[in-house]
Amino acid sequence: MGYRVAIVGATGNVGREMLNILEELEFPVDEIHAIASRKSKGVEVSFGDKTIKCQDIEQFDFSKVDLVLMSAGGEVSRAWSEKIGKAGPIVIDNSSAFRKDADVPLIVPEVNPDAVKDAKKKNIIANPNCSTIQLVTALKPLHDAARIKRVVVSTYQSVSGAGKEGMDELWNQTKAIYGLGDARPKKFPKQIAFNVIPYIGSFLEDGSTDEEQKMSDETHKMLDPDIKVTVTCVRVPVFVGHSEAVNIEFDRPIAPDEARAILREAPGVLVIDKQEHDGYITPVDAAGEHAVYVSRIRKDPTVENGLNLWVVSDNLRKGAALNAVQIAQLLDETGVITSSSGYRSITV
Ligand SMILES: NC(=O)C1=CN([C@@H]2O[C@H](COP(=O)(O)OP(=O)(O)OC[C@H]3O[C@@H](n4cnc5c(N)ncnc54)[C@H](OP(=O)(O)O)[C@@H]3O)[C@@H](O)[C@H]2O)C=CC1
Ligand SMILES: N[C@@H](CC(=O)OP(=O)(O)O)C(=O)O
Repeated sequence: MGYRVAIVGATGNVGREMLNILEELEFPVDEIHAIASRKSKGVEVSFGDKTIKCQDIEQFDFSKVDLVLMSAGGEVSRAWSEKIGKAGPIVIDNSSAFRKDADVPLIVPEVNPDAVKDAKKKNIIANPNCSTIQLVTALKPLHDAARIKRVVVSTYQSVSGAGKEGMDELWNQTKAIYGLGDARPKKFPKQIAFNVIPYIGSFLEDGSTDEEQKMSDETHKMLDPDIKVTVTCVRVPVFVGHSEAVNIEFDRPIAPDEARAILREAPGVLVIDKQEHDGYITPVDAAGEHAVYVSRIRKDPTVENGLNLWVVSDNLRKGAALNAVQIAQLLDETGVITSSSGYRSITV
């Protein structure tokens, strides 16, 4: 016996990965419901070797499930997540709508699993921003070993972070530039094929973007409010996998070998760092995988106690769907949720 689970946004990039990962991690599912907008009613999605038909969110009775994995954007979350939480199930919300709410825990299970104790305040847990998840997974073990004072991050974010439309735009524009159609930007503000765009989200008054601000705010909420974080977010013509160049200043010296040894032991992290021409990870290598990969670990001699890292992960998996399913596992393991039959898969 397991849980009754609904996936909202089941036709999307992240929703489909959630269905895959529930199966891959053998999360105990008794009933699965695929939910999307009215236009997708009846559309079939895969769950293991089964096919399930999407239901219209407006017609679904959420009181009949234990767990809702919500991945249909901020607007849908703002309209639905609190309502669903009040109806009974716990909502794991992938959008940015509730991440800053003091009554909503923001969780990366490898970083701050204890925050799960607040899950029932609103019956909502927020899944962090994809770029933040991979950043804090790599920073946490280093911060435990030598306090981090300041982090400078430059991201290289794939187009799948902007949903199905983002992937279609890169594909269609790439073909169009070779003469097979319209190359004008629609989803992104400028051409993304054969280009990079130093702008994700929307501009704030100080000239930064909300995507950059989220990475700073969410790192403070989950890891440590005293770490200074400065970020530049860049969209690159890669389909799946976000990369980050990360510069860290610690309060004591930490040699690259020590950092490598710490990261090798860290949950969720894989170190690929052979200093030879192909001894590092690229987004193409990380796509479809679960880990946060760390490569190019080296001293920054221009600051006191400085290190540079290259961090790559699959933004649809660890950056979204996998982290959400890991939160579901955490709820189950800690007894925050029990199925309607009283079932818990793991006793701790
Ligand atoms: N942790 C993170 O940082 C990440 C979070 N996300 C979050 O997940 C969301 C979805 O991302 P992604 O899968 O890439 O996006 P997609 O564009 O690929 O999919 C969007 C999904 O939302 C559904 N949807 C849209 N409007 C409604 C509605 N009114 N009612 C019900 N369902 C609706 C769509 O259904 P339909 O096909 O019927 O329109 C579709 O299933 C993002 O907007 C973001 O909030 C995404 C990536 C990473
Ligand atoms: N903004 C991220 C994906 C995303 O949806 O982020 P958020 O959940 O913070 O809105 C990207 O474009 O890569």
